Amino acid sequence: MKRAVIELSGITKCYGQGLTQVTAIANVTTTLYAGEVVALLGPSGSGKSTLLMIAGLLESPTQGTVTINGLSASGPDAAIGNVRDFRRKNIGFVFQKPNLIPFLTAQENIRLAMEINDVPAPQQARTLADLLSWLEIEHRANNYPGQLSGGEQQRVAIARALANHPPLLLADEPTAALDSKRGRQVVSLFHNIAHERDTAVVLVTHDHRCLDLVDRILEMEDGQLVERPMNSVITHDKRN
Ligand SMILES: Nc1ncnc2c1ncn2[C@@H]1O[C@H](COP(=O)(O)OP(=O)(O)OP(=O)(O)O)[C@@H](O)[C@H]1O
Repeated sequence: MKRAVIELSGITKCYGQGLTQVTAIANVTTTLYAGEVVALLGPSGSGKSTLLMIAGLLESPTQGTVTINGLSASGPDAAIGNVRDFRRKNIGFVFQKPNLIPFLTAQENIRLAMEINDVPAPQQARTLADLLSWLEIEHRANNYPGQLSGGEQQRVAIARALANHPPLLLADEPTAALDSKRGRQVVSLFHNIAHERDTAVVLVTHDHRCLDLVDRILEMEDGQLVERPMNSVITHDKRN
């Protein structure tokens, strides 16, 4: 049976007030499940990043509720306690820019995420070895970000996002700075993360060439969320 990881119910987000008010998200309700990659499409300004920020508990909705792993994040039924702690342990983020700390090596960048969560050293070592191997970056473990290619940096950022085994991974245009081959490798990695680690992955993207690697497609249109059939968008030539 499908297990809900995040439930968004009646989410509305307005910015500003009066005549300058913008409704970025209008009454969005959806559920994302463990083990699936969901692509979030939509034109610029349609509300994708805002929805991702709300799902990641980085922004509060003007109306509506966010429930993660059955725990309500806000309102009178709020059950998650300290939002910052909860976010660190349960939600991984990957952005367009890897945002690695330049004076830490690849493995130190990944370890830092676990140190902040007080993960015991032996467990840190095991997770680190597992992630470096799984993401095929062992040979780059002692390199600094400036010594890595864009694709390698993004894999380190993905490893860092996964270091605390979050049930939810949110990625905002993670392939935008990569060429199409590397972009496809990253989306393929998200596919494996969802399917092998039972993670719910949300991927905001403008790149229609990787959509054959996702499980569901949602599209924002002027703040409204629409589910698209998988065969409704033109996908990539799989030879590339
Ligand atoms: N902090 C803010 N203050 C005011 N308006 C905002 C703010 N953040 C977003 N908006 C507005 O909300 C709407 C949705 O923005 P959002 O960034 O979510 O869109 P998007 O689909 O992610 O766009 P893009 O693809 O260009 O990144 C836009 O009209 C934007 O101008």
